[in-house]
Order: sequence, then C-alpha cells, then structure tokens
Amino acid sequence: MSDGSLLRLEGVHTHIGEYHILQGVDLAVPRGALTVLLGRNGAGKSTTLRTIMGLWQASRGRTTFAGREITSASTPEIARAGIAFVPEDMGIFSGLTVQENLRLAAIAGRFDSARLDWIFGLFPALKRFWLRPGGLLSGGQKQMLAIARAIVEPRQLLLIDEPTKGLAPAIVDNLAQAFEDLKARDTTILLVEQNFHFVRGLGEHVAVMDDGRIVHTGAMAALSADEALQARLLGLHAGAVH
Ligand SMILES: Nc1ncnc2c1ncn2[C@@H]1O[C@H](COP(=O)(O)OP(=O)(O)OP(=O)(O)O)[C@@H](O)[C@H]1O
Repeated sequence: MSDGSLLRLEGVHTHIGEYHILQGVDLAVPRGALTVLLGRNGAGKSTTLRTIMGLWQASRGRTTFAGREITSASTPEIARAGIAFVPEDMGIFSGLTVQENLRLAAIAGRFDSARLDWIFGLFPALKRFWLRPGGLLSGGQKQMLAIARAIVEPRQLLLIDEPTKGLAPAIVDNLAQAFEDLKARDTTILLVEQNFHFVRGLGEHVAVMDDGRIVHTGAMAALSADEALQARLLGLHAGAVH
C-alpha cells in the first residue's frame, strides 16, 4: 500500500447479536513494525482482532490487507492470505501432543528444522514437553505453544491477544526476543496488551481504544514519555509500572 500500511481498517462496525461493539474503527498498521492496541477492559480490542480475522463479520466499513480487501473473506481465506492469530483463550488441542499441535499449523505437516530450532530456543519448554498432551501444560506453556503455532510458518501479519497473561518474567523476556526476531524476519505484529510496562519499550506504534473506537494513535515513544497522556488515555498514574 502506498502509505506503508500492511493492514487498514476504515470505519469498521461490528455487531454481536443486538450489541453494537465496534463503532467505526479506523486503524492503520504499518508494515514491518509492532503496533500495540491498548485500552480498558471491554473497549473492543479482542473484537477488533476477531473482526480482522473474519471470526466476527463487520456490519459496515472496510478492511484491507496487503492491498486486498478482506472485509467479507472467510477466516481460512484470511489465514491463507498471510495473517496468523493467537486468541486470548489460545485454542490449544488438549488431547494432542505439543508436536501434533504444532504439526497441524505447519504447511503440509512438515517442519522447517531451522525454524523449529529457533522456536525451541525461544521457548525451551516446548522441546522438553514435545510429546506431552497440550492439556497437561501449564498456562504459560500453553501460551508458548499458541504463539509457536502462529509462528511455525512465516506470516506477514501476526495478531496476538494478551500474550503476557500468566507468563513468568523470564518467558516474557523470551517473548520480547521473539517479537524482535519476527520483525527482523519481516513480520508485522498487532498486539493487544494490558501490560503497558512490557510493551512500552517494544512497540513502535500505539493505538488506544475506548467504547469501540480508536481514540488515540501515535508513536509508542511519545506515549511512553508522556505521563499526563498515559493518565488520560489509560488511567495510569505517575510511577505505575503496569
Ligand atoms: N460473544 C459476545 N457476546 C456479547 N457481547 C460480547 C461478546 N464478546 C464481547 N462482547 C462485548 O463486547 C465488548 C468488547 O469486548 P472485547 O472482548 O472486544 O473487549 P477487550 O477490549 O478485548 O476487553 P478485555 O481487555 O477485557 O479483554 C464488551 O462489552 C464485551 O462484553
């Protein structure tokens, strides 16, 4: 796209049953960078990701990805176009092993061994529990598996819903490393996150949602340096780490 955005939402509305959840979302996700979507509980962040992925159908507006309109595309079409999604509930197959969960996400069921080694380096527990059923993993290990599944094949865009929830600090560091590696490999990331402390040094761009609309977009560095803006947009107070 001429403006450098890989993904663009224009005036997107989403209804869930009788509820009007997204009320005209305008969002541009620049290519090759990490954009963080912040906002209070219930603002509509997860609904935005699910609408991009075609899991909810937009009732109005337009979504374009890599120059192609995907507003009415099916979820499998959107995945094939190059978007991977890690939902908040992770969607692990609990009766399948770690290996089988990952194999399902690998095109033609085969692993690229260099890519698998990179994933094991980021999340060593997945190697250790390779043959363990997904349902027996801890919450943090399930989160690692869900992310590994989304990155086992190269994708242009990765949508991730609150990945740090329940993760130990060491694993959160690995996650930060994974995002840096992915960006270096030309993957664009749109991340929903409540943990401002985690994302303030990580994301290049930020968008803040409230009541189903984007109420602020800008550089993460600018928001990170402006405590008054954090207080106004996020309800954070000076000295808060979260
Ligand atoms: N399946 C559903 N049926 C009805 N309402 C829903 C459904 N899913 C979400 N909502 C409502 O839509 C609004 C936005 O929810 P959403 O999960 O997108 O918010 P969020 O910003 O991701 O919040 P959180 O940070 O708490 O995850 C909320 O008011 C929620 O109650």
